[in-house]
Amino acid sequence: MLPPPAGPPATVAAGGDGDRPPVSLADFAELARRALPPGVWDFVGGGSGVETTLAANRAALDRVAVLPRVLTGVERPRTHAPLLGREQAMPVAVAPMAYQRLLHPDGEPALAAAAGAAGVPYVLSTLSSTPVEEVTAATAGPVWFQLYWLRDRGLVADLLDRSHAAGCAALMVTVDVPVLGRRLRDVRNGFALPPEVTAANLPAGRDDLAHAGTPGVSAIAAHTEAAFAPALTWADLAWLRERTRLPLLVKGVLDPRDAVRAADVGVDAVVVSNHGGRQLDGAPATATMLPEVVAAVGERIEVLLDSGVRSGTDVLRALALGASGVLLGRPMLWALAAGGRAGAQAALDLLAVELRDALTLTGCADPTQARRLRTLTGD
Ligand SMILES: Cc1cc2nc3c(=O)[nH]c(=O)nc-3n(C[C@H](O)[C@H](O)[C@H](O)COP(=O)(O)O)c2cc1C
Ligand SMILES: CC(C)CC(=O)C(=O)O
Repeated sequence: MLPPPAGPPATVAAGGDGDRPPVSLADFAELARRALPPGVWDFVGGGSGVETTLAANRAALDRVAVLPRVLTGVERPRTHAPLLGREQAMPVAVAPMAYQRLLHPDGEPALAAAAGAAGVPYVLSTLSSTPVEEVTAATAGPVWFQLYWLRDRGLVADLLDRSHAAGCAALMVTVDVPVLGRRLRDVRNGFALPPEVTAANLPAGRDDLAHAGTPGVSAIAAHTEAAFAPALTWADLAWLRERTRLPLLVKGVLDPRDAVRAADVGVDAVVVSNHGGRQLDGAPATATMLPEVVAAVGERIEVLLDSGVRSGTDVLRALALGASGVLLGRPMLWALAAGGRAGAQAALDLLAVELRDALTLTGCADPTQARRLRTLTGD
């Protein structure tokens, strides 16, 4: 059953001060910064190390210029496009992000419902603060399950069974967290989960370490180190491919050689991601690596991109570089913090408007045509 939208209409709720509704995804960040405790703001916005990769993601997208075509007769493009073979309202999915009740008491069900209403998939983190069954029940839209491979393989099997039984439409395994990147903001803040936010897909008590506030220690990092399997191999991916008939995506690929190996194992898609600059500081920007990955496997499987996408123009840039779609991360958490489900829906509505404009201005009748556009990278 769908819950009613929480709070007043989206633009008012998301407008915060009432007189200036957000006109860009960046505006939601400012509203969230005002609404959130500083430690949560840092956990969401921060990257690892000195945040070189976090900044590089934006800089690389900004360097991609897209060459418009004119006189194409396109008046009102469709934003619809296929992802994993299914038509979505936009070639966009909400990225998996842990512990969404940190942002708003309505947490994952609210963001999933907003994604469903906007017609795009919602990817639910293993470390969701709401059980998978409650999240799939909260939306009519597709929910994809993101798997963090835990040391306890019994728990992995249990998560696979539960997410399947709950109706998840795809499985996304994240492979770039053998250990959590060293996120200095969280270390300095001694960041830990408040008692009311839990890893609700895990058995009770399995997240105790994430709550243990210690000055100078990230409790999130301590928990993941204890819980996550650190030394996965291609054989594990092959096991997963055998174990599920759902479409399988691998998230966290940057090297085209790894994309080829993933395609050889039979996955349906790779997500070119550096985890939003939260893992290896010094890893290349995703927009830098995307063309090489597309050249390596784009004929065989779908290639998605995330890390730094902040506008409809960025979606167009990724498509023009050969991606079939993107994942949208932090802006969705900021919008959730700013206005719950209504805020998240306002953000996705805005992205759709921006994407439609970007397609119109480049003469594309729909997102699949963006692949034909030329891009120029550099000054
Ligand atoms: C607060 C936060 C929590 C995240 N949790 C997860 C997670 O549980 N699983 C995962 O695969 N990626 C996780 N990510 C990474 C996102 O899925 C995504 O790769 C990244 O945020 C994309 O970059 P962007 O935020 O710049 O759009 C998280 C990111 C953030 C900001
Ligand atoms: C708790 C973390 C493992 C979630 C995550 O992937 C992240 O914060 O980037």
